[in-house]
Amino acid sequence: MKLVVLGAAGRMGRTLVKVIAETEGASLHAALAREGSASIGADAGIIAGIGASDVAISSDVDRALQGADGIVDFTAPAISLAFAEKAAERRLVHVIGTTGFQAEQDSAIASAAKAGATIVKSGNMSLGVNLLAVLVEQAAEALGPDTFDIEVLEMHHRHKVDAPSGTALLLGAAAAKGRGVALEDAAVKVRDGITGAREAGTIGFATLRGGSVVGEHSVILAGEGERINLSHAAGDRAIFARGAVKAALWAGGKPAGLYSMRDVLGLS
Ligand SMILES: NC(=O)C1=CN([C@@H]2O[C@H](COP(=O)(O)OP(=O)(O)OC[C@H]3O[C@@H](n4cnc5c(N)ncnc54)[C@H](OP(=O)(O)O)[C@@H]3O)[C@@H](O)[C@H]2O)C=CC1
Ligand SMILES: O=C(O)C1=N[C@H](C(=O)O)C[C@H](O)C1
Repeated sequence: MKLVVLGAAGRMGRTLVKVIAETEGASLHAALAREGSASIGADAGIIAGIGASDVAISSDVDRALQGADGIVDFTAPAISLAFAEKAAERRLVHVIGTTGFQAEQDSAIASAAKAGATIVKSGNMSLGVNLLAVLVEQAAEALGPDTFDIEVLEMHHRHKVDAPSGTALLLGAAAAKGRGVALEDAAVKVRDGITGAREAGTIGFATLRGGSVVGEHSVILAGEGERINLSHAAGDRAIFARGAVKAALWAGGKPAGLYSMRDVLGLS
């Protein structure tokens, strides 16, 4: 499967170039970066630290997409949206790992999937987090809002620009599903000042940022006299890149539509 990596000089872009080189059935077709980026013209493999790949990083989108089977995209919401529309026009696979979408951007991505793109989108592409989401859903269903409160805690590196993380929202959505409510109605994303006592049934979020932390998430179910912690710690960005490349291979040949990592991993 011939893959185009977006944001090829970014943290995830570099990791993807490396993982694609290690994955049977996947090849690096093109590597894109923002126009004017210092990485333009450099070999994507050299930038990724794996030696020459013979693919130069470019900003020529039309040329990159010519002959490609899929796009793997960990960039920024506006970029992912623009590429979802291109994927729809060209009937391509589009794996979206980008986080931080507004609700209307999510709707536009769903429209691109209806218009012809085969999109796999997830706030976390790792096997571990997607399994954790299944466990959170089960726990939330079993432990009702009158006896257990749910809080989602996350920590990431100092460069992260969105909050709560895509994973925290994914885990919050799993908890909400388990409780039979919509996350938009239950979420408390910020607390400051005299907040009043905790409202039963809400799902709280707490965000920490610092250093080089790849990604740590805990869902805490707190009851009277007991507490359950369901946690995941990412030690290496390769877990996300491997999941994304697996998703691209899985999506090749699937009908257009919007899929999740739970679909890819058979955890739905
Ligand atoms: N779903 C998952 O499993 C995971 C998701 N992520 C998400 O992936 C995204 C990227 O993370 P990360 O790799 O750490 O971030 P980086 O900032 O390291 O990389 C982002 C890349 O996207 C490029 N980019 C950003 N804006 C534009 C633009 N307007 N035009 C073209 N290129 C652009 C950047 O280019 P430039 O440097 O020139 O700005 C950069 O190369 C984030 O949303 C993050 O939350 C991260 C890890 C796992
Ligand atoms: O920005 C990151 O780094 C990560 N982003 C994703 C998120 O927002 O949850 C996934 C992972 O935790 C790393």
